[in-house]
Amino acid sequence: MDSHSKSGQFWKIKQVTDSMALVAELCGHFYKMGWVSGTGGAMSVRLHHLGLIIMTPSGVQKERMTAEDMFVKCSDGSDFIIPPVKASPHKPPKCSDCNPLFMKIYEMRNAGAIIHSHAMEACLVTMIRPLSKDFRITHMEMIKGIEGHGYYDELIVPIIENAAQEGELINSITEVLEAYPRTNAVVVRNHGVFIWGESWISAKTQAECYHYLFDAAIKLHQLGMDWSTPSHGPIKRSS
Ligand SMILES: CSC[C@@H](O)[C@@H](O)C(=O)COP(=O)(O)O
Ligand SMILES: [Zn+2]
Repeated sequence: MDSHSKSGQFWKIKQVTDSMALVAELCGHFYKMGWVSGTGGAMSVRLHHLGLIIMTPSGVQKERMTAEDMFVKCSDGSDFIIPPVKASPHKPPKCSDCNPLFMKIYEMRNAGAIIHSHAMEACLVTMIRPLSKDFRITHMEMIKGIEGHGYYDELIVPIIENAAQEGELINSITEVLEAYPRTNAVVVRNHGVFIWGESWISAKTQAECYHYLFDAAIKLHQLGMDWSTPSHGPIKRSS
């Protein structure tokens, strides 16, 4: 290998290891936001140009991960890097249970990063209206932070029902990705939310906006105001 190819290889390896470290760092931040507590939640970043996908491990303290805890997969889902087994009392590393869901989102959307959050506000907003098939909100400045949306637009986010195991959500996620072609988030009732963007920056920015909007909706509801109408006027109670 000539020195030019060697330096190319070096920079590719550095991009992968830097991204593994970035996911660990971001999860530490998300923990402080209440998005990944109790080992819940997960994250993935896709390096399109290298054909590689980074995913967090399963069932670990998401705020304490380091770069070497990350799984790296090829675009077809096969393993590229499996983290080393750590000494007892750690269990052998296992890739996130979100793996099939992340792969489905990558397959159906041109995403560069996906965040799965277990934030309380993402749960509660689905419980206030237990029969609703989607979350709708309009006339809130933070809607402008969601790609392709303006202040006056109605933001519509599909809600799917939860299941005992993360992998069992695959059919319902696939259905709503088809039924809601504009969405870049799916809320899972009583569970959390999946949010993606073309880059980790876009996914993080939008995740902040979605969490803000869920929180605002809950607070508007507590104030007796209807979050889904333009005026956010009093909630109309059906008799
Ligand atoms: C509190 S456990 C939550 C898990 O079952 C799951 O919902 C989750 O989000 C994280 O799964 P993981 O396999 O750790 O990535
Ligand atoms: Zn989850």
